[in-house]
Amino acid sequence: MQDVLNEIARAMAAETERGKVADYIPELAHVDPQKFAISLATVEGARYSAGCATTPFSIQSISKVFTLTIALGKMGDALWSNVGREPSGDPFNSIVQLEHEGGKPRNPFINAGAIAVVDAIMMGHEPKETLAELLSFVRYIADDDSICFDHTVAASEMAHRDRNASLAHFMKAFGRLRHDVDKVLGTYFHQCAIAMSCQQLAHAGLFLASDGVNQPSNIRVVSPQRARRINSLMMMCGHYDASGEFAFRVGLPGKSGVGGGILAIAPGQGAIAVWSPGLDEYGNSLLGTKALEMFVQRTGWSVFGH
Ligand SMILES: NC(=O)CC[C@H](N)C(=O)O
Repeated sequence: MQDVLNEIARAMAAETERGKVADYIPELAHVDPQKFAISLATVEGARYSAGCATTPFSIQSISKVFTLTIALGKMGDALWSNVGREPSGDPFNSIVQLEHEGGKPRNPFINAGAIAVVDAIMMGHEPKETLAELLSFVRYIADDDSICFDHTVAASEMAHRDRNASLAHFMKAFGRLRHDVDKVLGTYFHQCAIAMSCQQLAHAGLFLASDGVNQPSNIRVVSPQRARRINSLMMMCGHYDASGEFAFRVGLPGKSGVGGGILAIAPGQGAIAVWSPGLDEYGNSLLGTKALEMFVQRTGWSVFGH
């Protein structure tokens, strides 16, 4: 397996077309597009990495998997009265469906949906309490207490929040958000600004590959049914309006972020994290997707076989 990851890292280093680093969050525009990392954590406890797999990066929308997990833990199926679970077919920051659909976002992974999930988690608490809970959950599933928020990235997003603020205010006008919009946004931006390395991310995602059980601690994080459902949502909605393309090429539940990371889950096998900061036109990592496509071709770990 180490040979497979080395081969992928070598192939990605040779790529000249690397996509475009996100610059609508100015702080992310400084990241070096040459960076590449891949890590695999298997359900049997093996760990493999290639590239700069211990370098932390902004996980951005990958964090939506963790907040969804927390929200389902707190309120179970009641969450679905305010958030849908269908692919949107629209860009991650689109507002268009909200108007026709009563302010209810299509799924928890588009920005509107993730903002509604954060509002659901807050339950009357202040942002710092919600963020402390989120950080301790992420540190627990990654088994690493060094994981932190990048406050500079969060501040950069807050300063350029017009688009996300529009989504939040629009939902609030439909009675979908309970808390003050700026508090919800501040919480959401910090969530997106969690910094993690590929090694940490692969470890954190492992419970989704092993029917909801954290490894190697063997402690249950979610039920097998919930793990299956989160994986289904990642497969259907994790790459926004390119989710069909990702399923076609990779065939694994996956969640991307505009920091250039992707967390992919191979149920029963392991969790794979990749990072390459350059994005495609849909805001998903260009080489991250390519690397995962190569990975499933070599391993046959796609849920649809070789
Ligand atoms: N796709 C993403 O990673 C988007 C997350 C980013 N924080 C935003 O709200 O725009």
